[in-house]
Amino acid sequence: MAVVGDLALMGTKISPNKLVGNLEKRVFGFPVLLSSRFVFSHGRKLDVSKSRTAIRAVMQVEKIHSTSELNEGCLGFDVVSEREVKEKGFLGLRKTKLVCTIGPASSSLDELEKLAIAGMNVARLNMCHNTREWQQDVIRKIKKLNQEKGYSVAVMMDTEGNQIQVVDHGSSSSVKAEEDSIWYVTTEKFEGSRPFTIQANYEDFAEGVNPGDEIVIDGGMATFEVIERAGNDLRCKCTDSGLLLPRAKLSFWRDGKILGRDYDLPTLSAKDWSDIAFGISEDIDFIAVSFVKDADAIKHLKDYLTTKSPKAIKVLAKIESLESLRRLEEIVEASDGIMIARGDLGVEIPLEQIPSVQQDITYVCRQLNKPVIVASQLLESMVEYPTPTRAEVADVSEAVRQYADALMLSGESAIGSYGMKALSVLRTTSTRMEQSCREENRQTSLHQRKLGVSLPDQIAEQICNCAVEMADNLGVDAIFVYTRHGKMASLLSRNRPNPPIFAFTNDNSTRMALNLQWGVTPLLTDLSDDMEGNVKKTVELIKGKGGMIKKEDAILVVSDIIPISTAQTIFQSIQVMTIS
Ligand SMILES: Nc1ncnc2c1ncn2[C@@H]1O[C@H](COP(=O)(O)OP(=O)(O)O)[C@@H](O)[C@H]1O
Ligand SMILES: C=C(OP(=O)(O)O)C(=O)O
Repeated sequence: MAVVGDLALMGTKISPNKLVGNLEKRVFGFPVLLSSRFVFSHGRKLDVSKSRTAIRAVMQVEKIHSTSELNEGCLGFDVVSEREVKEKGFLGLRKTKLVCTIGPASSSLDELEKLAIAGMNVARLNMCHNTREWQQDVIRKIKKLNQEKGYSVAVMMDTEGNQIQVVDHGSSSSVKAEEDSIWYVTTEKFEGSRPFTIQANYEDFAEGVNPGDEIVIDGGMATFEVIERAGNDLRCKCTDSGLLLPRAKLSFWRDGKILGRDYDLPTLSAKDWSDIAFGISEDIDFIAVSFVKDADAIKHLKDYLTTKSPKAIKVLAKIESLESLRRLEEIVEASDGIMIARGDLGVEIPLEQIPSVQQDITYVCRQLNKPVIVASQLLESMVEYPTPTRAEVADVSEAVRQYADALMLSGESAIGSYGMKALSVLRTTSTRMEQSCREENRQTSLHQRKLGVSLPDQIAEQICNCAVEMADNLGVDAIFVYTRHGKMASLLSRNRPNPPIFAFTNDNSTRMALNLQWGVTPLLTDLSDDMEGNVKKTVELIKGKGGMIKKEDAILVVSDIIPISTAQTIFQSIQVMTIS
């Protein structure tokens, strides 16, 4: 089952027969039910009486035999994962998820299908651009591909937000600002372009800005010094020449420090709310909220979605401002995931701080069990060129090494001529780095120990931590998890196991949400309350696919499905089975 390269690395892989023999001693006699009221876990008191959950800590090792009556039903394997498992084996599956921004270069049915085949897990629509009709057309094409061709691409809407520090020079391409040239930044509205004039998109944008302050464009593309203020307008001199792109972002600096500016605007604008209503009606899967300042906007949106959306749309917070960094933990806790929007973040903080901030955000997200996307300029040069720079490949590798859940393409796939190639660079680079992380993990399991006891549901957290430790130590071929809302799957993913996680769910929104979760291949299937039946049925269905699972493969199974016989109690279990 494993690819040759992986097998060669699997120094600790044991044969399934040895597995049964080895485990028998450790397994039987393990405590079966927690009977005491309190259990102490890493110093934190756990009130078991308050939990509806019983831990059936039976670590079963069993052999699964064919049962023909379970061959009915179907397994919602998407065609891309199915092909990947058949070609590369369980251990060859890519773990890092890929997000592509869709734009004019990638919006045809043909291009969208090519991206889906090449591994796009989530398609992102930036609501700053294009018309409602265009966006609707793209979303419907993706849904059509999913339904008719068996892909499983989730749709993410990225809100425009109250983005106020934006200037435009009225031309569709970039304009060069030469050193010492004099420019006007005005709030006056006019059509087209005027020489040496850029329009600010917010009336009070010059409020609090003094002569001598600096205007930095797009985090350093060009720099101006403010010479004078005339009403709402600014007269400036270019001190560092560079390109002004359409919709360039700017920041104000004084004495080497950024000027924090509170415009007191709500995070979600009227247009955002209208876009969100549209997104709900088009059955989208994720909403990424721009310019999040605190947890309130996220909580508010989630409450709104609970009442307005028939399905669970996941809300991602974009971290792209100083304010969001200051309140990182509360924002991560409130949201369903995070996007590190390095483009705007690089306008607000010095560029040299981006790598360490990215590492910190990724770490916090993993601790709090929220998926994290690293976004912007990963392969920026590929908007124009067919190969990436070596530094870009190193940046992508570093994000994978930090165990980000997902990587995102922006202009590369939206407007670039080499979107497909860029996606393929992300795919091959992440697969390579994942492989060397696996090698490293075999020598040290430090990455797991770093995860503290930090989540409210300690039982689920501990079950999943232990399950991954077992899976890695035993060198099993795959982890199966049965999950309705995706929680157990995400807790397993949080531990970044070596084997892939197959998450069986009967809820399509869970399946789509898991598209952003590191190492998880979500599968849509019927689930019953009979856990043993679910395991047997899904194994049979996978066997039925042919060429995926083979005799003597070892599978670790985690479940928390309510069994039929004791409807009030959720049994959480870890089992290890070998395929016969
Ligand atoms: N739907 C679209 N229609 C037209 N152009 C788009 C679209 N989406 C993205 N783009 C282009 O791709 C570039 C990168 O996308 P993105 O990072 O989402 O936007 P931005 O740079 O505005 O934050 C944008 O500057 C824009 O030129
Ligand atoms: C992803 C980002 O957001 P947007 O494309 O909306 O600017 C970013 O700033 O990096």
